[in-house]
Amino acid sequence: MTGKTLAEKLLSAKAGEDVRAGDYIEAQVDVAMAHDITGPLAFQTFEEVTGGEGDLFAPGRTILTIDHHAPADGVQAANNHNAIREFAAEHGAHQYDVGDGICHQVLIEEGHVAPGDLVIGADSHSTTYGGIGAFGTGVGSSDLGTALATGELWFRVPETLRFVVEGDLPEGVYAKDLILRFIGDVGFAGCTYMAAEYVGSTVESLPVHQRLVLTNMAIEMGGKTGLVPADDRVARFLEAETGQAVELPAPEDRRSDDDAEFASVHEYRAEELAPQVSKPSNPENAVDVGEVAGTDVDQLFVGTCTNGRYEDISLVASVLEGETLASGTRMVVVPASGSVYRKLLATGEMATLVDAGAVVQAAGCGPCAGYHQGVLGDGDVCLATANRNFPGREGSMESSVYLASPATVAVSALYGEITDPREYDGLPRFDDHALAEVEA
Ligand SMILES: CC(C)[C@H](C(=O)O)[C@@H](O)C(=O)O
Ligand code: SF4
Repeated sequence: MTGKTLAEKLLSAKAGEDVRAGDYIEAQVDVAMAHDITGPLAFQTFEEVTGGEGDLFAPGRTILTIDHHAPADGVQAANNHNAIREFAAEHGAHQYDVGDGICHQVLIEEGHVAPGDLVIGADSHSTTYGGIGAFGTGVGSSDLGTALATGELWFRVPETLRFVVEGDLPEGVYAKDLILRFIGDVGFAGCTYMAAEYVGSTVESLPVHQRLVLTNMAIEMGGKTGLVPADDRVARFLEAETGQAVELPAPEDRRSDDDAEFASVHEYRAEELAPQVSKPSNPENAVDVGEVAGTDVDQLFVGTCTNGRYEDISLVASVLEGETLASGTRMVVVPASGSVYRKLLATGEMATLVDAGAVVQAAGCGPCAGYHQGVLGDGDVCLATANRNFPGREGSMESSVYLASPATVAVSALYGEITDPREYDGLPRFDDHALAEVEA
């Protein structure tokens, strides 16, 4: 028998038996999440399954957020928000409200997810939790509703597609560039129903907030989950964020065995990578930034569960310090959480952004899925730190969205056109802010 992949190990632990890729299993769920769009439908299923009188499998591990249309942008959204609040109050679920931020960011910051957990979320970017070594995956509202009652869900154990990156990332190249390149190479459906596992010295050296970028976008190549092996850095990061001690799974349970079987292995040298931009209208359209440099941009969008963290926005503020946006452009900044928002206020970086001409909005999803707070019109071109650029994603079917790192978006804002971030001298390197604060 060959060794096991990390995905097989994580799911074996939750199935209570030795499982392998291709097996169908019933697994114990640790954390379940739904938000203001998917929650109300999940509640209906929950009521049907329980006959209207059942309890949540684990109220403290059922997390409900209000983030997609927050603050409410219409009556329907407002009613959905009330449905979230009422369900949470009635059943004792853990609930976050307007301004608290995007589900995936909040669950990690607030310590709801630990390495080794099985997390299901009624949102496709629930793959994000693999950045701290949990098995996170998106499920539909009805699966979520059923699991809220039973605490269990069936899975097909996924094969693993492995990305190995060795070496030091050059200046101007970040995790976002890595993941856009990966998606470009394997294609939009290249990882369908598989686990995307990211390893190698480059990945090991990434701060946790950057690892989350890799796992967040696993779904953009069809991934069932995205995984970065948890290490001490994850434990220290979570302790710094939450103030609570974190126990990591045993070392052999945190990584794939050397003789595990992978569906395929893709190897990269970090030094060879250039900043990437995904052209409209698919994340798989990744090219070196040079190929699209000079493209005029109307709107710059900094935010989302991919790149709306403190470190991302702080980098943008450092580039915009004492500058103004190029004329004819507008910038929308949406912090991923209330805690990110408050950090930016406390450091003065919020003022830097506003002085440069950016509009900073309440924490949440913002215009990411085209609902509000910066929707695009016909012909508009947006350069975004987001994860999706499908036709009409941020508004009009006649608009276009290019995806890039916060550094590329920030430097492009100075010129009003897509610009190679390496043209800017002294781009900051990323570090874990919370960790740096604690360990300073
Ligand atoms: C609204 C929600 C179901 C959706 C998702 O699951 O991804 C949204 O978050 C998105 O990014 O398009
Ligand atoms: S920020 Fe965008 S991608 Fe992330 S959960 Fe919200 S709408 Fe979906």
